[in-house]
Amino acid sequence: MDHARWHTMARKQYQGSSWNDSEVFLGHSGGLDTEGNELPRLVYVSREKRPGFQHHKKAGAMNALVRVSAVLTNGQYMLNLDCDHYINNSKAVREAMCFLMDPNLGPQVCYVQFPQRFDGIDRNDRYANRNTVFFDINLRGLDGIQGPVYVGTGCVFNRTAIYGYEPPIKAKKPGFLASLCGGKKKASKSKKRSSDKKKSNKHVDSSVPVFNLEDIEEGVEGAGFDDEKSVLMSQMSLEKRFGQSAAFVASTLMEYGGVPQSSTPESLLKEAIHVISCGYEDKSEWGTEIGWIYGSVTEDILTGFKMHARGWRSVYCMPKRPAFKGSAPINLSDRLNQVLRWALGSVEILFSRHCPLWYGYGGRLKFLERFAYINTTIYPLTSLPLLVYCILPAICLLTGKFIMPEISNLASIWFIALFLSIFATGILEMRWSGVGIDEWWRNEQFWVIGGISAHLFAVFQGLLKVLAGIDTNFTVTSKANDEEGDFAELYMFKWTTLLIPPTTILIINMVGVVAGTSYAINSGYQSWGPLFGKLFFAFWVIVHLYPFLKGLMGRQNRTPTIVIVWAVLLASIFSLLWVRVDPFTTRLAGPNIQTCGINC
Ligand SMILES: O=c1ccn([C@@H]2O[C@H](COP(=O)(O)OP(=O)(O)O[C@H]3O[C@H](CO)[C@@H](O)[C@H](O)[C@H]3O)[C@@H](O)[C@H]2O)c(=O)[nH]1
Ligand SMILES: [Mn+2]
Repeated sequence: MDHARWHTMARKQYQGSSWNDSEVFLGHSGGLDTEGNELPRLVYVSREKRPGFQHHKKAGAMNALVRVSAVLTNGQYMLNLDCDHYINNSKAVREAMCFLMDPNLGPQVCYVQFPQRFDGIDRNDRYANRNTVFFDINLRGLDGIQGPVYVGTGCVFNRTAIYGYEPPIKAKKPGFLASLCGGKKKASKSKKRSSDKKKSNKHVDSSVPVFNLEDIEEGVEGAGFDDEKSVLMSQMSLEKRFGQSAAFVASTLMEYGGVPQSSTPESLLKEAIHVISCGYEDKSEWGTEIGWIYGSVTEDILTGFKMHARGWRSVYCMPKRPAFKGSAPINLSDRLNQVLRWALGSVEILFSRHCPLWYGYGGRLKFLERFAYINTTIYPLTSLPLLVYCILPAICLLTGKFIMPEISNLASIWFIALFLSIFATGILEMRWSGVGIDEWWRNEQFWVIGGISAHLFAVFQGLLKVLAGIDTNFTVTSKANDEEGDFAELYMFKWTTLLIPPTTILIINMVGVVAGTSYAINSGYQSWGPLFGKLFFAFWVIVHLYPFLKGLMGRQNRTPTIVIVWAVLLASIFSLLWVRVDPFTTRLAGPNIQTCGINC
């Protein structure tokens, strides 16, 4: 089946899923490899959904899959892909396993994240759908701290991390400085190590018991297991945590995965259906402490955050040939809605108990990683100052006032230093990452477009949810279904309220340009200097919004309307110029009074 059709079918399946029965299809059993091991097979799962039971959308679906797979095969590692993504590089999983099975690094790694790459995006990537700055700069940078955030797809997990355990404590190698210094330093070092050990037993969230992997293994192998009473105790607490399935709980204790030899296909199937019934998660810790975490429409960020908070590290893996590819929305409205959902998810996390500003101190989250999570959740708030910056130039032009304050020398040195450092960072990032200037510029443009529409709405919707409890839906992102191959989607115009703020800002800035110019023409030469200052800022806003303007114009095959608009605009400016400033008759003697017409 070709990809597009498969994709449509997959989408239909999850969009229209209103089945009340759980279904698990085990496929055909039979195939054995040369060593007599059973070959992998495809298992199709449709979980139970029922009115009155929250199904928790994608996060709920992932958790159901985690449990079914634990009961059926219990692999130690899992690959997670969205329904609109597919495998593009047959060696990708092996690349991930290199990290996960590395004897030194592996035990600390909760997941290996691959960048998202896309098919079917227009050549110029008008709405920055590829997100190259994010995938090739930000996530790569994070790989040097505690690892990239989890972006929802193209990710191979260590099952242990999904079950809410902490990674084993890694004995710290004595640093260069410590090895130089004498015994006194060494003593303090070892003291620190033992306090680290203690830390691992004390958990990030004291309200929930999080088991230390080592304790459990000891329990299984050690003396504790002989004592039936303690087995019963730990069994009970595990069931409280993982839900009432003895088979599932048993699977969590298998050190290297796999299922008990004694199990029959029938019993496994029965258990699989049990663990995907809609009430299974009641009173367990699914979605709160283990599995995919509920409570945000960007469950991915939250899920990864909790793992990092427990001390895991993640790894970013970018094979030359893209590992996985997916589809993205390519028309303006769908894209803005997608960005709205991401921003809303971030705001939800920011206003929740998982806010990275406060959550998990005393845990093993590195400071810079925390800082990155703060950035990933707080960014929609930047829409507020951004909105002001986009309106100010127009106001300046329309009122004739210049709102830039006079600043002291010291302040301007600070300003220039900051400006230069931002500039230098940008250049260095581009050089190191291989992101082109065009991609970077698209990203800048879409940052402004998304900022004054989607991010802004997200802030208000997020506030509504927190303050008034009004929830918004997870609207599944529409995808380009580019069977005709002419990018009809790109030019599709769909009305949404998200379009209002950028349109307004665009119009007032354009009107400002015209008004400001004609005002300057009327008031003579001395007003040209300040005019250029003001025009510069207005143009800055307009060039950022240019892709948006193109999107508004839709597809005009012959003369793009945009050209007409620009033509009209420029024409009116030049005609005003021509009428008001007669270059051949004016003297150098200041304002040109004699041609002054009506409103001098
Ligand atoms: O009720 C739902 C809704 C979504 N999904 C799955 O979630 C995925 C993501 O939804 P999609 O509509 O494709 O959104 P995108 O904006 O394309 O997804 C990005 O952003 C999401 C977070 O908002 C992440 O979960 C995704 O992995 C990431 O690719 C889908 O492909 C489905 O596999 C469900 O299983 N059930
Ligand atoms: Mn998607």
